[in-house]
Amino acid sequence: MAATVIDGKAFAAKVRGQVAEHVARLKEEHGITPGLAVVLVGEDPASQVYVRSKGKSTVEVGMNSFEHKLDADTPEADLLALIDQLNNDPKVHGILVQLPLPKHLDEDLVINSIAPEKDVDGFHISNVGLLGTGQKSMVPCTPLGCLMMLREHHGSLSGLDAVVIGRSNIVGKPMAQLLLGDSCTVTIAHSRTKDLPDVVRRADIVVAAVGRPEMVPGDWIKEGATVIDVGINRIDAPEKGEGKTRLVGDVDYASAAERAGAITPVPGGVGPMTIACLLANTVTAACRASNLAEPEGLTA
Ligand SMILES: Nc1nc2c(c(=O)[nH]1)N[C@@H](CN(C=O)c1ccc(C(=O)N[C@@H](CCC(=O)O)C(=O)O)cc1)CN2
Repeated sequence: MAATVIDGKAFAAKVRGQVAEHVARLKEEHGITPGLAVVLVGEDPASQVYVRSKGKSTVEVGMNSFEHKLDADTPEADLLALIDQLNNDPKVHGILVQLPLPKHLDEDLVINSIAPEKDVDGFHISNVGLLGTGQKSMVPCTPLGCLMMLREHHGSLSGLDAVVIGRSNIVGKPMAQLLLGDSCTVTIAHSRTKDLPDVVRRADIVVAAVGRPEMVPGDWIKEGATVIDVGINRIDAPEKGEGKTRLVGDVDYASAAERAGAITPVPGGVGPMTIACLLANTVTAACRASNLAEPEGLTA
């Protein structure tokens, strides 16, 4: 049976609609306009696209967008001074430093200098610890988007076998914590995992986040499993013409879709949810800053 395609683009549009409604209420009832500051260091072309898209989406849902573009050779002290200024700016409820940073900058130091309550990426060590201990935190956007799609598709995730392939701090680890929080039985698999195909074959939920194009073939997927493909890999596509490329996930979509019950495509799956969840986290941060009720369904 053909898998249900989980349409991340449509889901993200729905989340953005909910965020816009909440922003309108915050403005009308409390005179608060949530604000998101995005900091880009350098000229990485993909990062420029993502930052532009974040700014546009922020404005579209009615929030204030503050963009800070710094030269690639910006000294660390200058970046930290900017973050300090944003930490102390009451108009800024969320701060995001676009990754990756140029090599001379210490990513951990920079991220941990963001005030945890404004860390809408959920990467600050305090938020990592809060999530890991099941306490209220800012939740990383990509895993939050995956969780929302899984909840929408399954209803309850309780008791399901989930495997997360990849152990990054940004996706794999927080994803595993979120699935555990929803009472899944969770395995984190990685490059050293023995018998990876068998581990994946047991899973009701497969989240692939390794960054290796089409690494997971369809015959690893249990019949009826839900497959969430976090990978966004650009590969050569000579069939489209000389020098052309295309995006693929970490899962071989065609063969996996023959066995899965549901699957996210690439592009148009997890990717769009990342920015939608960033907006959701910014509204959450604005609500928390004023001790107001948080938007329902937009947090973990
Ligand atoms: N500070 C952060 N940096 C980075 C993050 C992050 O969450 N916080 N994630 C990624 C990049 N990213 C957002 O920043 C991001 C990546 C991909 C997409 C997306 O919608 N992808 C599309 C395809 C886009 C294309 O055509 O190239 C899709 O999957 O459909 C959105 C956001 C690294 N840095």
